[in-house]
Amino acid sequence: MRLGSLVEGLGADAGGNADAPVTGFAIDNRKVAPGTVFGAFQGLRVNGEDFIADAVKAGAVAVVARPEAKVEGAAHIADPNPRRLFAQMAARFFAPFPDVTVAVTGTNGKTSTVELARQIWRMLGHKSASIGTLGVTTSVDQVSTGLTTPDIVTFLANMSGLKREGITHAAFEASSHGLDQYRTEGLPVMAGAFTNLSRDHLDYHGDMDSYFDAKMRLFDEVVNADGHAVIWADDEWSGKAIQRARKRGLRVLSVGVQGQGLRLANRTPTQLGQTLEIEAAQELGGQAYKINLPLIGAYQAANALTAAGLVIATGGETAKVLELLARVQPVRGRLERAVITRAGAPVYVDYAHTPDGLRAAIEALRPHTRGRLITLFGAGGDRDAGKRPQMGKVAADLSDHVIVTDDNPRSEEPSAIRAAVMAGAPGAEEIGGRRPAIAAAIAQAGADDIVLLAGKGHEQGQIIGDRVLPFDDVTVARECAG
Ligand SMILES: CC(=O)N[C@H]1[C@@H](OP(=O)(O)OP(=O)(O)OC[C@H]2O[C@@H](n3ccc(=O)[nH]c3=O)[C@H](O)[C@@H]2O)O[C@H](CO)[C@@H](O)[C@@H]1O[C@H](C)C(=O)N[C@@H](C)C(=O)N[C@H](CCC(=O)O)C(=O)O
Ligand SMILES: Nc1ncnc2c1ncn2[C@@H]1O[C@H](COP(=O)(O)OP(=O)(O)OP(=O)(O)O)[C@@H](O)[C@H]1O
Ligand SMILES: N[C@H](CCC[C@H](N)C(=O)O)C(=O)O
Ligand SMILES: [Mg+2]
Repeated sequence: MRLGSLVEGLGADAGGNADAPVTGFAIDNRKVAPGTVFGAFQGLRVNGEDFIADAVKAGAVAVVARPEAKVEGAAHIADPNPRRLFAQMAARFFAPFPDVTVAVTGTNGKTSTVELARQIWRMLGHKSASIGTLGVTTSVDQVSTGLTTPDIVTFLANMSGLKREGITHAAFEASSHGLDQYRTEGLPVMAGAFTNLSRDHLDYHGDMDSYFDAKMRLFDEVVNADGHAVIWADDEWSGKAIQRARKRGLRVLSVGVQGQGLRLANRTPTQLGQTLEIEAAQELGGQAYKINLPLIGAYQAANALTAAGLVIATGGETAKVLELLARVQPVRGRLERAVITRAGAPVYVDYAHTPDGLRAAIEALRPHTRGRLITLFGAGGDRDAGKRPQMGKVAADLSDHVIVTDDNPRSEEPSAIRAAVMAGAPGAEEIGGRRPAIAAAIAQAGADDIVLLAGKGHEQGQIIGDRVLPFDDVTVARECAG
């Protein structure tokens, strides 16, 4: 492709280089090869503009950067918002993409929702994929990318690769960082979903309103103008999310107890799942359904309904889609039953790593607990510190016993993180080191008790300093119980 055709109509200018052939895109100068378009962005750690000269030396044909950046020896494609322009150009380069793509944002539930949407599409006979915290998942493969929302080049390259593999339907997670940094843009997005908003990542966003605004870029700019917004209706922020979607002119499908598209009329926990009574709006057929969802917990019902909403919004037939909810498979690391201890206590692994996530996970298990609910968790280092005591408080208020331990301390002192969590959970037991903590939790659980290991879910490592030590809650729980 030629540079000129990649910028045409985007309000940018290729200078005299319109005919130059483009061979690839990169946002890291170390990945530049001859013919690459380099995106030079101001980051939090370093300024990408400092690497422009190196990128040109490595063969960059053009540099997308702010007008004030200094570019010599390659075309300077200037824009005050270079990340956005870069995404639009890269999307032209990497097109085509799967025919149907949808995105999910929200503090909790993104991974679960994209994964459930992928499963429903598959059961409908589509070749489907999801991209997010679990990596790139298809029915035959799962490849990790390291971040929830990969960088824009990886993202578009993955989407394009999925299309080449014959994938027609893809759902991806749009994290607030990803939206703020334009990491998932440029391609057509038929529908966007909002799951909920609660405290997380305030180290990055500053306050809840800015955090919400970052997420709302999904409806303001990323979803196609004639697309749908699927909104979980029972969150404190749902009303505002609906307003934002309407303001853009998106078609809103709300789901939940207060949902107007799919109304959750009743929800009854059963031993292995829950029964959902769902009433579809007139425009979705107006029928009532009774579905046995094989997943426990109100939060999983919320994510399943949101996923169903996305599939329906993009053409799925309501009755068929809702009936398929009875056949979904558990999502890795989300209320996953790892083992039953010798004493007879089930041990669950869950990815709850925010105050609201912990509440959701504990509340999911409470109806299944005859004895005590023992909650073990920690808080991640180099992440929002304000959530630590709040997580402590939620766990202490809702559990019968709490063990505070470590969860990816990263560059921080583990004992200082634990102390911050303990400040919200007086009476909790503190055990440094996740393995001894898990062993202690399992040792003290009686026949009627339940153990919840929260925070790491599917993760395969404990990040200490800049080392990743192999660690898997499910495996460790089995070893400690064996
Ligand atoms: C805070 C944050 O989101 N940082 C991400 C972001 O960094 P940044 O734009 O601030 O970049 P920077 O490191 O300052 O560098 C600036 C620019 O210079 C470039 N560079 C840098 C060095 C060099 O030698 N050459 C070079 O060209 C970089 O590629 C970048 O474009 O862009 C980088 C490149 O894509 C990411 O690696 C980095 O993720 C860091 C590692 C990270 O930890 N991110 C986490 C917080 C994150 O994004 N998490 C969310 C999950 C949220 C959730 O769902 O809960 C996620 O979506 O995964
Ligand atoms: N709808 C929900 N409401 C409240 N809590 C939820 C909801 N969905 C998931 N959770 C909690 O959040 C945890 C993470 O879920 P999931 O991985 O689906 O979210 P995510 O938004 O992808 O998270 P991340 O920000 O890490 O990518 C779950 O293990 C559960 O404890
Ligand atoms: N996407 C989240 C995951 C947190 C998982 C938890 N185990 C931690 O390390 O804090 C984040 O990057 O903040
Ligand atoms: Mg996720």
